[in-house]
This record gives sequence, structure tokens and C-alpha cells, in this order.
Amino acid sequence: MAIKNEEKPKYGVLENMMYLIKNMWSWDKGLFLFFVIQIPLIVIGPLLNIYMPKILIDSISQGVSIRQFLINIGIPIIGIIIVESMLKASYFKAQIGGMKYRHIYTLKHAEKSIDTDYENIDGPKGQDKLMKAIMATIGDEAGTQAITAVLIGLISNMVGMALYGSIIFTIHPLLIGFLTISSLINYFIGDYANKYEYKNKDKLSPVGKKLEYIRTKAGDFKSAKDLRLYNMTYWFQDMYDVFLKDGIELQRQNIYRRYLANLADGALAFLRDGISYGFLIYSVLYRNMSIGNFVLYFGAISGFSNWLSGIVKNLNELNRIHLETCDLREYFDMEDRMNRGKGVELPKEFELPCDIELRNLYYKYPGTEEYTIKGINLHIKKGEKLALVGVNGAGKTTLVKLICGLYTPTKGEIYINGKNSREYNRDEYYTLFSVVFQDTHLLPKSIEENISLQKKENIDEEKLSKVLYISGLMEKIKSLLRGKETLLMKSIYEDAIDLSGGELQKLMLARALYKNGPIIILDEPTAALDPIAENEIYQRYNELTKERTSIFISHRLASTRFCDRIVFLDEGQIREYGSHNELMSKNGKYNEMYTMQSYYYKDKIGGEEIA
Ligand SMILES: Nc1ncnc2c1ncn2[C@@H]1O[C@H](COP(=O)(O)OP(=O)(O)OP(=O)(O)O)[C@@H](O)[C@H]1O
Repeated sequence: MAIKNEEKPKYGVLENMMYLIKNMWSWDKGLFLFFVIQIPLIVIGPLLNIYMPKILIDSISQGVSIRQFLINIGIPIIGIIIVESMLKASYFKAQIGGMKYRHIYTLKHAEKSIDTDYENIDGPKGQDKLMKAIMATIGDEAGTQAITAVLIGLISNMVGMALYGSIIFTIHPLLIGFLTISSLINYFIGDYANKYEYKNKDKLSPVGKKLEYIRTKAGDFKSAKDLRLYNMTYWFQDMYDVFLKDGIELQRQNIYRRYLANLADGALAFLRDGISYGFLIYSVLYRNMSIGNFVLYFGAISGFSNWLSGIVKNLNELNRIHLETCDLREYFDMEDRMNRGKGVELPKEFELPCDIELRNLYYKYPGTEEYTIKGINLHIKKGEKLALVGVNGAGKTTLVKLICGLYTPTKGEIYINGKNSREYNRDEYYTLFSVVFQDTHLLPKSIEENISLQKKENIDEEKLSKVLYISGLMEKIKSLLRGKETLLMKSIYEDAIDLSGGELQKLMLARALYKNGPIIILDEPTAALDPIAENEIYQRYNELTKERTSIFISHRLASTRFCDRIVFLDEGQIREYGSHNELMSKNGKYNEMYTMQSYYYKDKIGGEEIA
């Protein structure tokens, strides 16, 4: 099956090599020099080895004294022992060194993933890029680690080839040309297999992502209940089988190409050595070559082939490393669309609460045809409590992600206190928002650290107590032996606890309140709360949003009645807006949804009065 991939690597081989070498030098100069010193050691050993038999044979045939004989062979033997011991001793350090470089890239990768614009890693395209870059930093074979061994190998092989070449040159200059050309053919065959593998990676990466998803979900404690109760095991197995089959097929294509390349490599090597050794035998028989020289040249030719095929192998590996480095650098190079420069100043204390204006706002997810947000114009005034309602998929979460700067508008603008959101420094802009999303994210830390996201010594105790009270988490804290210092995530610590869904939601609310951003956005913050806890949040909503501008998303329409204004979103557009009473009198979609919901909240079941 032919693989079509028109995308060319963004960087050249030399550019990538310089990038990797520069990093190695700047990250650890001592280690870099250690690698350089290995090069002469790698070359001297084999050179002494091919001279040994010649010295031995020449010494015997010249009938030298025992003392001279021992000196002749003793010096190279001691040399070989010293060189080999030094190489063996340095092997371990070289391995650890390569790993050290790779770990620095892994760390940089993690930093980029955490720091880059949310939009860059959102969706399948962003996730593919992330996955490909991960593949360049995983395992001993990864280019970021293998580069040290490959570069040392390449330079040693080149020096070795030059030394052996000068010996072979004395037999016949054409022999060098012949050996070199045959090795170049090998290189191009290997290069074909490499390029094929690289193109295949575009297909392999999404399959790897799917397999990884199933692997992690299968062991994920959160999925464990559904997996068992809904008997999803078979479904998982089926999916895994399908993806695995796809993955194996793609790997099979790679292995097949590699196999063909190796086969051609073997056949060529056989031909090359056969002709060269034949010429040596011919020289002994018909060109007066001494046995000592025959042994030396024999060693030089087989060694030359080794150096050459080493170079070919190293060049092929360098090519693979180059392609992997492209993936990694392209990931590192992903540009942020949000402003990371200085930006306009944040609203001052006296300007709070904030004023938010959306002007003709459009948003289309990368890779999709349709706009999810379509031409929204909305002015949320300072201190206003706005409710955002609408059916599932209407675009409520997308809209708040746009407002709080996780996505950048495809068209249109967002103004905060009259200043375009694009002009704020991205990280400073984020400080304006205290947001509770539907999904929760915990750190394996104590409750207080999870709320404040500060180290214990920096926590503002007064503020913490206040938010624990408002969020309704105080009762729970009081019931715990270690109170707010209790660790979370049982899967990580033995003495930790796990919170219930509602408690988790309260914790997320407490985290948002502790952050104290002038704009509060709550996306379904009470969905998991019991009626008492939910009621308490509504009672405290005024206190919670005091001197703040707030956006409240909820499917329980009755809960939005305490907001100043309600916006009804439908298919990414504002269909209706106004106060609860205004919307009810419009007799539109809001009215319809509200009436449907309240039908089940009255003292009726299925519309029947309870006796
Ligand atoms: N990363 C994404 N890539 C592509 N489409 C997306 C992405 N995230 C959401 N969507 C799509 O955008 C649309 C709006 O989703 P959104 O989450 O904003 O709706 P919502 O109104 O918040 O829904 P709900 O009430 O269910 O929370 C949906 O059709 C959804 O499938």
C-alpha cells in the first residue's frame, strides 16, 4: 500500500545535527568532551589489531631475537589492553550520558505541553503532534539519546576508514573507489527504508494514540466501575484488537522494507568482499605480495568494509534521528497565538469588577467545517450576573473557553474593560478568571494545597477558611482527622482520601474562589451537589460573586433566576436574552424548556398530582 505524505521535513539534516550538538555542548560541556575523547580510543584498538599478525609473521620470517620478538608484540598487546579497558570503563558513563540528554528533551517537551496555548494541543491534530514529539523522546533508541553514540560512531568510522584507506591505497587505488561505491549503494537502500518508515509514522501515530488511550483507560480507576457494570471489557478488547491490527499492519510494512534493505545489504557485502579478497589472493600468487602484507591488507580490507558499513549504518541512523528531531522541533516551535509579550495593563482595583464585550464573535474548531460559535454580540456589564443556558452542544463551554482565553476567536473580538483580549499578556489575562469547568483536575497533594495551589507556608489561612465556608466544604474538613491537611488521591498515597463527586465540585469551587479573579465563570457547578448543598450555594451566590462579574452555566433553569440576565444559546447563536420574566413572556424556546423542566419539579409525578 502506497503511503502519500506530501509534507516535507521543515529542517535540513545539517541544521538538526547542529541543533543537537549545540544542545549537548551547552547542557554539559564535560560530558561532551568525554564523548569526543572516546573517538581516538575506538579507532586505535582495531588498528593495532590488524598490525599484530603482520608484526608476528614479519618477526618470525626475519628471525628476530626472542627479546626483540617480545618487544615487537608486547607493545601492541599492552596498547590493546589499555585501550579496551578504557573503552569498557567508559561504556556505562556514555550510556547514562546519552540518557541524560534525552531526559532534558523529555522535560522540555513536558514544559512545552504545559505552557503552550491550550488550543495547540486541543483536538486530534494537536494531539498527533504531541504524540509524534513524545515518540522522539521515549526509550534508548530515541534520536535524542542515540545521537551521541551515532555521532561518535560516525566520526570514529570516518577516521578509521581514512587510516585503513591509506593502507589499502598502497595495494591499488581503484580498490578504494570500488569499496566506497558499493557502500554508497547500501546507504541509499537503507535511506529508502528510513524514509518509508517516517511517512508511515503519520499513520502510526494516531493508531498509537488510540492504543494508548485504551491501555490507560483499562487501568484507570475512574473507568473501572463502568467497565465492569456495563461489561465493556469485550468492547475494549474488540477496539484494542482492531487498532492493534492496524498498528501491526503498518509495522509489518516497515519491517518488510527494512528486511529488503538488509537483504540487499548482505548480498552487496558478499560481492564486495569476494572481489576484494580475490584480488589479494591474486596479488600473493602473481604480484609478489609477502604473507605479512597479505595478512595486513586482508585485515585492512575487512576492517575498511566494517568502517564503511558502520558509516552507512550511522548515516541511516542519523537520517532517522534527523526526521525524529524534525517532529520534536516542530512541536517546540508551535507558536502561541495569544500574546506572550508585555501586553496592556490588567484592570486596576478601581476598575473592578470587569466589563466584558463580545463583538461579532465566531469560532471554528481546527479541522472542522462548521462554526461552533456564530456571530455573538454580547455586553456583560461590570458586576453583572449572567446565566448562560441552552441544550447540550449549543456552544456554552466553547464560548467561556473563548472568553477566558483558552481559544482565540476565529473572527471577531473580545473586550475586557474596553481593551481587546488579544492585547493582554496571555498569562496575566488568565489571572482575571476564576473558572470551574465540568471536568475536575486534582493534584496528589493536601486539600489546602489543592485549593490554594500554593505551598503550605504561603497559604492565606483567613482566605482559605472563607472559601471553605462559602463552597460548603467546611463540614467535610471538620470531619477529617487531619482536616484541611488531609492528602487527596488514594491511588497515590495510602493515607489519602478520595472525595465524592459533590465534594469534588465544592473543592473546585473553593479553588476558583481562592484564586479571587475578578471574573467568575461556573460551568455546571452544582450538577453533582445534593439539594441542600445546591441551595446553600445559591443562597451564597451573591456573596460569592460580590464585586465580580460572573457567568453561570446551568441546565437547571430555575437556578438561573437569581442572575441579572439570562442568555439562551442555540447552535452557537444567541436566540433569546433578558431576565427570567422577560424570557418567559417571550413564549420562546426558554419558556418551552423552563415549562418542561418545572413540570417535573412540581408536586406531580409525570404530570399527575400526588394525592
Ligand atoms: N475540541 C473540539 N473539537 C471539535 N469540536 C468540538 C470540540 N469540543 C467541542 N466540540 C463541539 O462543539 C460543540 C459545542 O460544544 P460545547 O462543549 O461548547 O457545548 P455545551 O453547550 O457546553 O454542551 P453541554 O451542555 O453538553 O456541556 C459540540 O458540537 C461539540 O461536539
